[in-house]
Amino acid sequence: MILHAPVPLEDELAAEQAHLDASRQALRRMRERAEALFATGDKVAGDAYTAEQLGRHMARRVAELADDPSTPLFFGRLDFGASAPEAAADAAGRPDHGDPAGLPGTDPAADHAGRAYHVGRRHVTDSAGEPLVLDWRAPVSRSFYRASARDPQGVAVRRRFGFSSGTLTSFEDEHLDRGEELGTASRILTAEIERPRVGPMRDIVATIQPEQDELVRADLADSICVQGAPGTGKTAVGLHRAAYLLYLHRERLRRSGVLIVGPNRVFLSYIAAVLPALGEVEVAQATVADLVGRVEVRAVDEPAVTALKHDPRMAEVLRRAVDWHVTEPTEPITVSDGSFRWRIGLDPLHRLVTETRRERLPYATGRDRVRARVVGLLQRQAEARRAESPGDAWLRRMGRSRPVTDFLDAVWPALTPEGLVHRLLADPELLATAADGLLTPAEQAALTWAKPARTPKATRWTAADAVLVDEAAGLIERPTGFGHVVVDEAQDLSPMQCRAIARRSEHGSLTLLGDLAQGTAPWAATDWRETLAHLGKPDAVVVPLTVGFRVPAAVVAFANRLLPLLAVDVPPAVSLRHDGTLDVRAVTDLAAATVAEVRAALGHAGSVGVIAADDAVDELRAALATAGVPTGDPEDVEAAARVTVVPATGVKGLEYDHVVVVEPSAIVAAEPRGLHRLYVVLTRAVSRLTVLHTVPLPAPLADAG
Ligand SMILES: Nc1ncnc2c1ncn2[C@@H]1O[C@H](COP(=O)(O)OP(=O)(O)OP(=O)(O)O)[C@@H](O)[C@H]1O
Repeated sequence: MILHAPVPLEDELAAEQAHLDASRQALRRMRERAEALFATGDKVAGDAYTAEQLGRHMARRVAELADDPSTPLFFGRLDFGASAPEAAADAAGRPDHGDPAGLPGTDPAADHAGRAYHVGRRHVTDSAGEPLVLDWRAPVSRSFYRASARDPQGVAVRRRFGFSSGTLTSFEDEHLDRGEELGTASRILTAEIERPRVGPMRDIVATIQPEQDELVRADLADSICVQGAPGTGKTAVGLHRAAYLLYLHRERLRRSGVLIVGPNRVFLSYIAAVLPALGEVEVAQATVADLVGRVEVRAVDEPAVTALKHDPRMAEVLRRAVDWHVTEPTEPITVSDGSFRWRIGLDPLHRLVTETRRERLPYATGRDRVRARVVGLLQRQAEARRAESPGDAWLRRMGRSRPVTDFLDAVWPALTPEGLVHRLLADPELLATAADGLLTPAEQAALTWAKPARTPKATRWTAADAVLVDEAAGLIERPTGFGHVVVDEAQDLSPMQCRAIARRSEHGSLTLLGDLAQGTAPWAATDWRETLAHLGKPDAVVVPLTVGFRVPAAVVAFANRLLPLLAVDVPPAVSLRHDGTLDVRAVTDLAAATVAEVRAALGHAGSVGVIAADDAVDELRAALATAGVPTGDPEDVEAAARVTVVPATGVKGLEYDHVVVVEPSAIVAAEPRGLHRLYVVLTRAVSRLTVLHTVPLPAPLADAG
């Protein structure tokens, strides 16, 4: 498109709407074409395997081309000036897959001077292959997020569109070439941030801020750790980085996979729609419990035992317990193949075991290696005697022969992760050997089961046991890893959970997102360096995010009164929101006051979250039900109910337009890191926060009142 001469605003908006309609039609055509190919794919594929692969590829392509009628296909436009130099010459950040031919931004030499591009959620091309909408991740789109009056990157005008139900309603121009720049004063950005929240989390592609964009577009090779106060967009950044990396390294990451790790199922369902909305339909999501889910969890440990099992010393205890199973050979091997008897003496067997030990392979691989080496020695003897090499069948038979297997079972017995942990926690002698100098006798006693189950299968495992079994699995087998892992709420990971993630990202990179002030686990991090070391990425950069997009300034100021008590060193956030209200009220009847408050809140648009100490939740739900106010299940983010009663321990990462916090002191008293929990709870509000209490507020908040 060539730059237009000035035209009346309504005509301009109508022209943009026409461009949107044309883009929608073109996307429909692209999808229909993909669907047609999908339908005929099995006829053109030569064999069943190819047909299946092709089918999967086509199904994915069709899903990627889905159109969400409630959001426009583009949200911005870049008009390059008559001479647009460096934005185009950006060879870095080009995708590793074939983009539709001729798309600007894929050709570093392309000249953007005098051209205009619409920037949206995905590439849309017309039937001639000309771009109607550019993907926000394309190199040239970067200027949409980064160009400024000081560094216009060749952009003359940046346009942002306002929309309602998928129709364009307004636009806002910044003439960067004339030194005009709105920054966070943009009306459209403000409207997006202040938009009432209902249902699951949405993408932020239209309004990614420069400091966020820098993280989103960080190299695949770089592991980064984002420390950000509540609502600074950490989750959003992590998800958009996943989408960006998938665009840029599609083939590589499709093979190795991208994984998002979140604190719980509710959180994962809250964020689940973001990546599909960006056309990314193949990203795995899991809680840490899912990752280490080899055994079914059916019991709970005492808190002190849980803490011990999550202690990094347990990694060394398990390593020693695995090593302990390898013993020195005591007998030579004598084996017959029917024609001859072969013998391997103790010396070569010693050498072979020592050598294999030194290689520090996963235990099961080591066992295979020892077997292969024994067979190798037999093979050499056979070659020397018969002057010809024995065949594969002979080698296999010898490898599986009784004497060889007996030897292996004696010096390098087969182990399962469950079997190892079962034995360690059931057998005080093995534990004493493995934990010598690492765990005190009292700690060992605390770990040992009073009444162990007879078998691993019959064991009632705890969540912490599952982490130990996963660690054991890492020592015994080699787990498959991911090309990139995004970990949210990372401040709550225990050292042993970090190791579980490290095993899955050993050959890939990490995006770690968290806030030390929101650490509520007993082992919560106080220093990102330690967490990063346990994750195997000690050199990752720690980048702060400080601009808050969720919590209004008055609410941030209230919550920040807790910060000095949280014993962490984090940069305070500044809120972009100067609207919003804070209402702190002493009441006599909590249930009645909550019902009244929720009723009042329903007079506004958006979601209402009632947050209370876990043991108070049922009563509040019942009170609301009796008063005829329907409440939804926190797990069901798509549900129509606008009111949710959420236990304090389940709100991490979530947000509601209006939050009613019931009895803060009870939330604090409920757990050792109760003040950190309260800080999380107070920072969930998008527009309005009401605090109801019958007993005095925790000290720093009472001062505020
Ligand atoms: N650039 C942006 N434009 C518009 N909205 C944004 C932007 N960045 C973040 N937001 C919005 O701000 C809210 C908070 O973002 P997000 O949940 O990612 O923050 P967080 O740092 O992970 O918060 P917490 O620490 O509480 O988990 C979300 O509604 C998100 O969509």
